Amino acid sequence: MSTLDSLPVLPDDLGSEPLVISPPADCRSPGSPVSPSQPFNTSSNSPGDDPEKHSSLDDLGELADLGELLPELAKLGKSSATPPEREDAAQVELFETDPPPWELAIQDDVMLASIVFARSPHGPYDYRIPDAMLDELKPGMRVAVPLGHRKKSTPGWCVAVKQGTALHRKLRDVAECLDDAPLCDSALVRLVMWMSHYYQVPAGQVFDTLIPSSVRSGAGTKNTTYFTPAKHLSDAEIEKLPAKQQVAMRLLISSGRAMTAAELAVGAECTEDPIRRLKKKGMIVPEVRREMHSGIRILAQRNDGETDQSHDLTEQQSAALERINAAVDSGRGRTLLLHGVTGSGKTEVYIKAIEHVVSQAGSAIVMVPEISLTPQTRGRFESRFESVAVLHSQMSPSERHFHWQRIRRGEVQVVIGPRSAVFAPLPNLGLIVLDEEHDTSFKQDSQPRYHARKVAHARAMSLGVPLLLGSATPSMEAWHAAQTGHAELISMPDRVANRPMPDVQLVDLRVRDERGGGGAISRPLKQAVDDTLREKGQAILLLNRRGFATTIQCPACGHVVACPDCDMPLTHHRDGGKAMCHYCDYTIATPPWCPACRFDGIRYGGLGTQKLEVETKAKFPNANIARMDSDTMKRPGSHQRVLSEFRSGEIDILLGTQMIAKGLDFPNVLLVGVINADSALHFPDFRAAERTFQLVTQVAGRTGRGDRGGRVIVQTFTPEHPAIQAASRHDYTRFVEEEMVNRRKFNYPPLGSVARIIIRGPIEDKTEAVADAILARLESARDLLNSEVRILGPAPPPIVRLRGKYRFHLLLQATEAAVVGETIRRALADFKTDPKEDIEFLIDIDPVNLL
Ligand SMILES: Nc1ncnc2c1ncn2[C@@H]1O[C@H](COP(=O)(O)OP(=O)(O)OP(=O)(O)O)[C@@H](O)[C@H]1O
Ligand SMILES: [Zn+2]
Repeated sequence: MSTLDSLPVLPDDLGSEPLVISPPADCRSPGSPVSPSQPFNTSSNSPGDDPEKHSSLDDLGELADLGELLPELAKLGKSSATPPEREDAAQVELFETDPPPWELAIQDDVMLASIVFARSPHGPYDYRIPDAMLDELKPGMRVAVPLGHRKKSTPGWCVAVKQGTALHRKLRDVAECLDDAPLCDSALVRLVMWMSHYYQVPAGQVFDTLIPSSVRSGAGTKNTTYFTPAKHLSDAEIEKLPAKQQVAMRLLISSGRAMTAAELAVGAECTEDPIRRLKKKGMIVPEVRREMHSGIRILAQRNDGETDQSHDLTEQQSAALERINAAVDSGRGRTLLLHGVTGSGKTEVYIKAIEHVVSQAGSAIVMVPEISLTPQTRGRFESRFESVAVLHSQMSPSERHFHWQRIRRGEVQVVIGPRSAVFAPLPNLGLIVLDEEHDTSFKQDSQPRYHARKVAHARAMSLGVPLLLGSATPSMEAWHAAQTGHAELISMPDRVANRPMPDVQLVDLRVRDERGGGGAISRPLKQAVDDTLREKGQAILLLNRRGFATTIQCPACGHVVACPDCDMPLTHHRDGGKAMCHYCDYTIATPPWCPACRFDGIRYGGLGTQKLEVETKAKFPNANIARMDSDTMKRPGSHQRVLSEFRSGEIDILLGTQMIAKGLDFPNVLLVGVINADSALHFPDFRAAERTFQLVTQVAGRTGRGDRGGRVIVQTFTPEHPAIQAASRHDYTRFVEEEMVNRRKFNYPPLGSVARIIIRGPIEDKTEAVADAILARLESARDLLNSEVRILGPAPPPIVRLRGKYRFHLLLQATEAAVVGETIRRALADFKTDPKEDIEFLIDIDPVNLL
């Protein structure tokens, strides 16, 4: 059904084309007593109409298809959207017959606002804009409108302002504008509408994701009253005033700006009483403004003590920079993939590229997996740019709001943050960087389940700015995009300063001799740590399981202590003797005997970081050891503290979960040990090999970053596995090429597109029945569309029960994302479950998590 290939190349003026998304078929305007069924939306090819016409935005596909977003959008803009500037033409098309003259006369009078809501019903619905509001109301603002029979008006988001006809005079009025200025500019409104369509989430909910709640609620602001002199005051009138009032009045006039009562009182050296009197006489006019508190505590932002300077670029860095700068200068939207091995100096390239953008009065977004984990990255940017806004999870609401306002006012050159930074409202955005683009944290796992890479791509392309993806281990999606001409590949195959890649030694845990006398640290690893400590170097040990023991099992009856809500084994945590569910945080005191048969001698099996810490302390009694996982890193600033101690050399061995595998750059790390490389390998997920390769390569890359070299020891039960073999040789290309063959067999992403529907509810068979009903609908939608979508399931996912809910899932798969999206949209647009049964279904487009 796609005509993508034959589509014209994107016109450069895409930026001015609005995205209009068709409303559902049954969309009637509750704002309207007349309810002409969407008469003004020329795109009302509602589901059920011509399927050909409907291959709209969801034709985007996975990353590879993203290059085709543009023609698609352009097509959409031409065929179905109604750009405001072309409203007249659209209207004529719409009401095929010429309107009678009396309608023509008043046609100009009616302006409409299209409103969406975060809660059901989601809209969009049209409302009349009262004359008094005409200048004020713009897309991207919040409004209050009457909705159905509700007594109070309902808050919603304005997504479009357009001209109506006499027919629309009977629509209900927008009751109130809730913002003074739009919270989203028109480009961001378009992005919202695209996300809403692609991810199948109501636009109102996307707005609530885009605009932080701290901004919506005005966190950290207060109302302040300012005074200005009344108009037409004569000198004579002022002279008649009592002395103090006169002084205050003259001060206010001469200052030429609005002043608060307190400011005036100080300036005129009087109490506030004369000012009150002036106000009473109407000689000064109050105006209430909402302002930031002056006392917002902005957490001191420090790096971890690194003193990094600007570098003279290596040849590879210069070549990379040149290509990125050329992309910036081209003024076109395009994707660049910077594939640079660990330690190749990608950060320096980002910084120099952004310096180029900033020199042209532009600004940039840099997304990183988790900024609190990389105080170093933050420090590097902060020392090189005048104004950097760092967004992170530990910010207070008022702090977040404060930064958001600075960003929007154009006072910020670089925004650094996690995936949500993709929405930063920078006015002159010139470049978007996604560092460690392969990282799974870029996908949000709650509604809307967006991927920052995809959203960044949509934003960059619609603005005509480059998107720069960077990684030592690019995702299969990014790699495929580069292979198929949708992204430009820039390679930096060598480390800076001619540093070699570290040697990787595999330790086969199946060999008893290698394992050493029990415990998690094998004989060769023990030896290597000893050598490292002797040489006054530092070591990193990776184990991707937190807690002490990952199973608690009775040796007598075999009972495994599990979460009553999730059916998953509980993990024993030594601190406080707790048994915890890592899926829902259910916690009990670890039972001293078997809860099933009362046998006194329950066993802790499986290995977590706490147990590894105990063993490491025992094996290396003279070393200073720190553990880094989400249990030890709960307090704000704890990462920074541990990492500074590691940098300064106070800590000899840093052990932890994948947190320590990311982006750290410490020259004195001479050894990295991977305790169990197989931990992610046997997950029931087609990306298991990719994850394993990435994790091992990334953590291995933490060593050999100084002048003293480095080595890596990888413990594994499957040393022959291609992912582990490739990681041990730093051979990315070999890995992707082999892995691509596997993906091709089943048309898995990036070669095909996948969506997942999760159905969950408290009663197993009722939940399954809903899943079956969904399957039936999907099948008939597929047949109707005559599309080649493979539907798998419904089946119980690996986590069968979560937080007390039974789960089933369905996977949809096709070569094109558009087909998958449209099949789901057709099948489920009007599907409702019985609220009494408490069964929900979730749509996850391009899932990264299949558990
Ligand atoms: N041209 C250069 N000459 C010398 N040192 C450099 C140069 N460019 C960067 N460096 C240094 O090299 C180190 C590695 O750089 P950086 O942390 O950016 O690597 P990276 O490519 O991001 O690696 P990773 O993917 O492992 O995070 C840093 O300490 C940085 O200061
Ligand atoms: Zn649980």
